[in-house]
Amino acid sequence: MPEILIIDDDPLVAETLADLAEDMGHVPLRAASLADGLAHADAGFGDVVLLDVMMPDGNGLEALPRFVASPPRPEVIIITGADAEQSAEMAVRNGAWDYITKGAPVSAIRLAILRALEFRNEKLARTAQQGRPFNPAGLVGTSPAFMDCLDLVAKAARSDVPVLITGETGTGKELASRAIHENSDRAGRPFVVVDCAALPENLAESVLFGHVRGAFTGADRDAEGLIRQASGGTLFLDEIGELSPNLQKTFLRALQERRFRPVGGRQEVEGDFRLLAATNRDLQLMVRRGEFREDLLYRVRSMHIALPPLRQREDDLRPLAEHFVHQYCERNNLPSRILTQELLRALGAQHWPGNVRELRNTMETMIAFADGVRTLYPAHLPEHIRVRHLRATAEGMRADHTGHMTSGDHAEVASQDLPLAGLSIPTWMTYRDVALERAAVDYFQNLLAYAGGDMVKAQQLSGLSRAQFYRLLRKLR
Ligand SMILES: Nc1ncnc2c1ncn2[C@@H]1O[C@H](COP(=O)(O)OP(=O)(O)OP(=O)(O)O)[C@@H](O)[C@H]1O
Repeated sequence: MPEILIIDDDPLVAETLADLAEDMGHVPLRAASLADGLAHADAGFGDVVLLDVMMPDGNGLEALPRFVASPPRPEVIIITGADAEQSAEMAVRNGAWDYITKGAPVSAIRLAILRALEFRNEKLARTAQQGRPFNPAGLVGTSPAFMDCLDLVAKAARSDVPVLITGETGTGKELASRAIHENSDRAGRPFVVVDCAALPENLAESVLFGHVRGAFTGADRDAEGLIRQASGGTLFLDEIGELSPNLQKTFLRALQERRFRPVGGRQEVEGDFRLLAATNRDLQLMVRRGEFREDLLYRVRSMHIALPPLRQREDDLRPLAEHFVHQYCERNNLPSRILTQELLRALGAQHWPGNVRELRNTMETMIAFADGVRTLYPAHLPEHIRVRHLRATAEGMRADHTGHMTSGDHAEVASQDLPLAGLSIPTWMTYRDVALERAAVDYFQNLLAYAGGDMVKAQQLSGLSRAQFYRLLRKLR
């Protein structure tokens, strides 16, 4: 029976919708908060989600991408007040199936649910024809660049060819490899990770191919090796660019012949594994420099997935940040947190050299340090990121002030002048801390420019003691 997840904090509305769903022969489930609703969706409940916009713990439209990406991939119908129609239309463009204004006749709601389920059935039938549905296996993101990569991951899962996944550190290469494995015919069999950068030179062959008893001093029994452990499953070579020339040669042979000889062994053994490899290095360049075998590169790159850095997929920031916050709170039994627009803007202004891993650490650090605080502002960001952000904002504003402004720009700058301007009002202490920090960044930039980089002169001009001066400078840097 189709499942209808009703997310509305108004008990009367929720009950009416639940009665209607039941009346239509569906299974209703009610949630009075976004957090509860997401927990149900993440647990796999819901063919259709009826989602209210104004919820006690946040805005339903902002949570929309997480519902759309949740495991049942439900059709979401937004339930909105008459004055929010415009944003609901926007939501439909962003993946919601439909929207209904509050107070619409029951027949209109019935029709919307009916149509959503018809559409869903067709969609599922189409997917079934193409094979089993794709499980994103923890991969979160909605940007076009990321969706293209997901398509490739799904395609890779339907085949058994070697795949090379490239991308900067922390872009999700290992996670994508796991998703390929989980969605492939080899799911349920081992997924074995080999960190090529950590293979000890003298033992690398035995770690990979195994050894027989007595093959070398200390080999007091047979060892299987990682390749045999991956038998029937997937072998993931992480940092493949770090394989030594010797191992590249031996491994290429194992890959071509599907057979190899354990160290000290007389007989060859069979290796039935699917190869996935990842690197953040430019293997083509390494080939030109003679550091990587060309024949091995062609072997492992039957298919290539290039994961873009986080700074090139702006649309992923919000769902990822919310995903990590939700995951962390759930794991630590904490109430969920609300991310303010100002915080999301501050996250969007970062360069993220450590990509998704850095974002994850940032969100977790924020929750851990903003002890018990339910609403997160830029002031809760780890210090080094906050200073980077304040500096960028200050630079942006300086550029605005020196550039040519139209009268419209003045209003824009005036609102940006408030470091925490946005949808919600921060506490005075938070506002004051951020404003003070920004003033300090500004002051020090001007001071150092005035002193021509002469630190002694700058310290004297500042009127601060040497210790205070350098402490503050270190903090701002
Ligand atoms: N699209 C994503 N959705 C959810 N989590 C992600 C995503 N991409 C990366 N992560 C998370 O970011 C962290 C780093 O991911 P992963 O280890 O897969 O990156 P990597 O590219 O293999 O990094 P490295 O090159 O440093 O080994 C992990 O905690 C992973 O769960």
